[in-house]
Amino acid sequence: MLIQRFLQLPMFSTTRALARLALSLLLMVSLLPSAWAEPAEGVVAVPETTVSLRLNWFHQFEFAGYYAALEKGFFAEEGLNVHILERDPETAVVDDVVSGFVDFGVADSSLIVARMNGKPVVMVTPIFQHSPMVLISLAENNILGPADLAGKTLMYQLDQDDAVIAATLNEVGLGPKDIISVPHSFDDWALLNSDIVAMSAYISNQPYLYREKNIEINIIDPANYGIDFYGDSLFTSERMINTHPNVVSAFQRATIRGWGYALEHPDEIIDLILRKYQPEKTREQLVYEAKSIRRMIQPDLLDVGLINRHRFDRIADIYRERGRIPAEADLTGFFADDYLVPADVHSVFLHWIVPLAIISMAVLALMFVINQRLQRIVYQKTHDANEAREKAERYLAILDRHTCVMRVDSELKVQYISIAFCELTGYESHQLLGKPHTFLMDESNNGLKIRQLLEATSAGKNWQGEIYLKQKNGGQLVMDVFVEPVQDGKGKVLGYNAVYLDMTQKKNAELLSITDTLTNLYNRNKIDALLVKESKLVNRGSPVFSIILLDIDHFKLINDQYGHLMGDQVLREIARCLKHNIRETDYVGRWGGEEFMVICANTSLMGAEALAEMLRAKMEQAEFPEHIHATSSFGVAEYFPGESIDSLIKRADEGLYWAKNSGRNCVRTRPCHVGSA
Ligand SMILES: Nc1nc2c(ncn2[C@@H]2O[C@H](COP(=O)(O)OP(=O)(O)OP(=O)(O)O)[C@@H](O)[C@H]2O)c(=O)[nH]1
Repeated sequence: MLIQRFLQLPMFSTTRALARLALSLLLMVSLLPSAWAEPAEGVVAVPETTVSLRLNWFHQFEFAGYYAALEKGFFAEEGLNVHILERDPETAVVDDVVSGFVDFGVADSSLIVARMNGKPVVMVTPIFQHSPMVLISLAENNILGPADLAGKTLMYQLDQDDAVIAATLNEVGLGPKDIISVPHSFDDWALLNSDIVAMSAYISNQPYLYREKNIEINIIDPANYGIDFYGDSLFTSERMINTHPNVVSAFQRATIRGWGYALEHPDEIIDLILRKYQPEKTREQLVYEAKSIRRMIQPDLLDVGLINRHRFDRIADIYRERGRIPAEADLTGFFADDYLVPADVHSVFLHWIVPLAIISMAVLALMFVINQRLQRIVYQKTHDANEAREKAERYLAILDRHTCVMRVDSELKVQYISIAFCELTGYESHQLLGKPHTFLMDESNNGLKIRQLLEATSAGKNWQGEIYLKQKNGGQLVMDVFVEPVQDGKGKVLGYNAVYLDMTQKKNAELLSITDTLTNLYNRNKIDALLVKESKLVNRGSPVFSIILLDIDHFKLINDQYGHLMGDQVLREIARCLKHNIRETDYVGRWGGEEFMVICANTSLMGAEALAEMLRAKMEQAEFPEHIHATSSFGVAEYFPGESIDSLIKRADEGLYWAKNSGRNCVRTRPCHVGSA
């Protein structure tokens, strides 16, 4: 599923094709074990190739391994349908194989002679590590050793037995001319039926035949004279191994397996021989032969089929010394292993190297595909990152030009300041970098507010508020500032980022809308709004407030006598006097013409009357230009919860009217209660 998803990702068509190739290879690999596994024990595959094997004698235990391989299905498991043919006395086994009449043959070390004399035979595997061939003679002939054969008639197989016999005779100084040789008649009883004195025989069976009949024989064993040749070996032709190496290899494996089985289960194979191959033999004969054969093969010491090329060289030397092979001939091309991949190597190759190679190719292909994909991803990510960085840089440049930003370090010294901020304050950035953040603060800032700012940010909290900055040219800026601490992973404050919004123009516009331009006090609109606000507070439970309405006495005369400009001046002086003598929480504004109103927050009638009296006295004592003497009359009223603003003003106005009528320059309060207005 993962791989499928991977393939569904967008990629170049070549990489997709490679991925599919890799998957195909992996699929092949996943199928390999079943295709190449050895057939399971006991499982018989359908025979595919029919081959024949020519024995070098008649059916007996000497060929037990081949019978076992056939009977137990070892040949069949290798895909071989094998016909086992007995020795034909009319033909030579080597000739049968070389001519292609049969595919495989059994022969002893005489194969070397055949090969070195130009016959294209190939040793597939030796079976008998030692030759069972001996010379036997009737005991009555008193042949005790090879030397006793001088001048005697000896029967043996030409081209097959003569090397062993000649080598043995040679050991005692006898040459070919010192004996009389006759061809082998293949008659086990030739010692009795002919004039020969001695004959070649297999120690594995023929001496037993004579002893079974209580006929005393003597045995000359070449091994006792240092002649130790290989015995029965499986061989084939060069043509066969070149055209069907797999068949030869399969035959070799099945044969070795069959011999292993036969040596482990001799009784079973003896039964088989008696049942299928040689009913004339007796069990005892075969048992005797089986034991002899075991000594020839030596399975307890050596693996069946073990080959020692030096021994073959030694055998070749002996043949060469006897003049049976050309002096320059060698054993090149004689050994099947030189043509075949050894079974174990073959197996390893099939089972491990090929799958591993395919897996490696698949992995490499996948890695290539993944690498391509990763390269594309990396390229895309890098491209995206560059684009994002460029975009961010563009945005930052815009922000830098249009936004007032300042960064200070943990010691509150300026680390960075935007171009826009510099332009607004009128400073160059180098004039601000490294300076304390207070450098730009205007003295008019509320000290409490600045403390709150520092407390909040040093505690790692954000802060937002309005502060005043001073410009290089002395101007004042009203700024909305948002301050955010910069912290490390453990919460330690490393500095602060502050974003400023210039509110100066807005503030000025707002101020203008609520200010009386002549006196700089609040105008009538603002006073109206403040009255509404204060009345709402009282109606929600806050303490009462009171108002003072005052009117300059005979102001018309001042205008008339000193002119309007001087009148304006008097108005400004009175405004200043009012502003300086009220509380911070009080409001004062120009109510109209020469009338002013003071809103006394949190103040009862009594307090307001006292303030009015104080203001009256201050004005009376005030010195105006041109020694003008100006007084004012005051009307005072306290707001009652639920009362309308108009009612409140009317009561104050009535107080003022009463003060005017009382001779002016005095304070009056209309003596009435709520509801009587
Ligand atoms: N210079 C100047 N005079 C103003 C302004 N507003 C109103 N006045 C003058 O204030 C005078 C008010 O006169 P009146 O209403 O008769 O009152 P008064 O002369 O003060 O007399 P009483 O109030 O009765 O004491 C008028 O002459 C107005 O022209 C102003 O902004 N500047």
